[in-house]
Amino acid sequence: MDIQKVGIVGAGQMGSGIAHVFALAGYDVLLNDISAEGLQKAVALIDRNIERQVSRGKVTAEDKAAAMARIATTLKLADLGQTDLVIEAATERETVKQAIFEDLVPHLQPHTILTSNTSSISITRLASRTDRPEKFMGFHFMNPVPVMQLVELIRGIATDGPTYDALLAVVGKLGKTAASAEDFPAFIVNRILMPMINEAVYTLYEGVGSVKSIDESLKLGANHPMGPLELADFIGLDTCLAIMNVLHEGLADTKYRPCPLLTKYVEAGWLGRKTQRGFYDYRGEVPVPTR
Ligand SMILES: CC(=O)CC(=O)SCCNC(=O)CCNC(=O)[C@H](O)C(C)(C)COP(=O)(O)OP(=O)(O)OC[C@H]1O[C@@H](n2cnc3c(N)ncnc32)[C@H](O)[C@@H]1OP(=O)(O)O
Ligand SMILES: NC(=O)C1=CN([C@@H]2O[C@H](COP(=O)(O)OP(=O)(O)OC[C@H]3O[C@@H](n4cnc5c(N)ncnc54)[C@H](OP(=O)(O)O)[C@@H]3O)[C@@H](O)[C@H]2O)C=CC1
Repeated sequence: MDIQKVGIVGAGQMGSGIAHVFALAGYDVLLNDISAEGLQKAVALIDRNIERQVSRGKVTAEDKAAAMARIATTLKLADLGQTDLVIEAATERETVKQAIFEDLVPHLQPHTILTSNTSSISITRLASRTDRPEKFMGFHFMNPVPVMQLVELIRGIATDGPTYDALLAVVGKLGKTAASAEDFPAFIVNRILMPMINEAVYTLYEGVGSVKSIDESLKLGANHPMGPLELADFIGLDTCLAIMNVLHEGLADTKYRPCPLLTKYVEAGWLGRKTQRGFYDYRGEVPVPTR
């Protein structure tokens, strides 16, 4: 199947990163969000990130100009009806995602493949609420999208072979590597990564270490590029908590119980980098641990 036009729903950190890599790979991108300001910020962020690639000699100025010209934005979900592939990358809440698919489906062409960048939610359940479960898949990019090599491909119970093959070809065109995961809560990467992050929050909650000592321990003692609390702030603490809740409810095992301290940070609106405060305070020149 020939995919040329790609619609992206949600212009947050993931939606903007996905738009970035698709535009550079030659796809026409239509980016949708509920906020005009969010769309403006996303385009400015993509521009800055591609400019950095230009300054490091990884992308030419001509390729950057062509990529930016391929990105259009819209506040109307219905405009995505003309695309060949839709990637939903809105907030990690099932009700939000279901409402988006419900509004979008009547506008889609019959051939359009529908995907979600969800970190954890059942692909089979999301697909079952659309008119095309056989053309529905989990299409899970990693953060930061322009840098991370992996894309998880998750088939729902009804996903057909041509849909999987089409997305595998797209991953190849993006120059990334696909890993196939079965449709169980949080798939592969987050099934393993998120309990580690949650355990780091428990380690902090129980006073075993401070934010600084926990992050330094994993960076210097296990060669992780970021400490687990720094990484949680980078991902977004609301997203981390949502993923833990999906694991806890979906696998019905207390080992996935979200740490009460993680819940407290989310309740405070301290969601990490995106709100300037989480396990670190980012409002000054250098991040300062909040505990
Ligand atoms: C929650 C989910 O559902 C799934 C997930 O995504 S889980 C999260 C997975 N991601 C990770 O685990 C990331 C862990 N962190 C890292 O790998 C690294 O810290 C990092 C790649 C983010 C930054 O690396 P670093 O060496 O500290 O920084 P730096 O040298 O500044 O950056 C390396 C490159 O990444 C680029 N980069 C860094 N942050 C970026 C961003 N937010 N957007 C775009 N590009 C970025 C830099 O421009 C640089 O590019 P070049 O190689 O072309 O120079
Ligand atoms: N953060 C990460 O590291 C990763 C996240 N993901 C997944 O990607 C998805 C997005 O995450 P992320 O980009 O981090 O989250 P962000 O909070 O950065 O962005 C979410 C965006 O979706 C917008 N949005 C909310 N509701 C709607 C809607 N109804 N229609 C259109 N846009 C909407 C939000 O707007 P507003 O701000 O106005 O509410 C915001 O711009 C989630 O499913 C997450 O689990 C996957 C891989 C990694």
